[in-house]
Amino acid sequence: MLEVGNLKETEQTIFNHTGPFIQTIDREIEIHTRKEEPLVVLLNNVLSDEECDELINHAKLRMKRSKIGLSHEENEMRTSSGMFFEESETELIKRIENRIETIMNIPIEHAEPLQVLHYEPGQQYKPHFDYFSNHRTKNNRISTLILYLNDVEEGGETIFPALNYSVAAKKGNALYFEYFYQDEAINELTIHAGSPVISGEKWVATQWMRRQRIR
Ligand SMILES: O=C(O)CCC(=O)C(=O)O
Ligand SMILES: [Fe+2]
Repeated sequence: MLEVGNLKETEQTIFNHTGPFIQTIDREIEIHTRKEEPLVVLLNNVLSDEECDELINHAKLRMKRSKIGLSHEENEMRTSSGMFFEESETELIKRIENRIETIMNIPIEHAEPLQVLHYEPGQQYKPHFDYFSNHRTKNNRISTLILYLNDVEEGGETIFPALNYSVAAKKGNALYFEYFYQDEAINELTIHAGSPVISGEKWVATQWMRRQRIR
């Protein structure tokens, strides 16, 4: 909220969808719930079951222990394993990139490589911000889309402790949030975590967008 005189104005968002659906070239995506400032949107029907399975199967062959942030060191912050797809690597990745562009309302040239994470029981991603807090970072991240690739038996919710909000991982759903607000206090409310998987396993694909193009 920006205060202009006595008026409280809502800040401009990147996400530009208003109705209950987002029509992409090949799929109608449903907006399940949305919270404002910071904008956090839960989307249904982003990926088909077959697309989720194909992403998992491609990723499985190339998993490594996850690395965090700029330091690229293994760390207890994130205990899952992960991999990155190459830009437009396959027909499936191109199709998903296309959908992501529409959902996130940002050209794909701003997109980092799509990352896949795999969590086994006990594994988690502790509370963090997706943007780099180092102020020298010029081309920072501005928004995130987490695609859930399977149903988790128990645990593994994405939680926002400052918003008292929790989202269960459900196959084909996705969670969008952005942190490009002028008011830094709003950005800080996007602190989130992947809570520990209790039983079953968890697969997600994460898309981070940058302020400027990186491709
Ligand atoms: O696994 C999750 O639910 C969260 C993943 C996440 O925060 C990230 O990839 O940045
Ligand atoms: Fe994150």
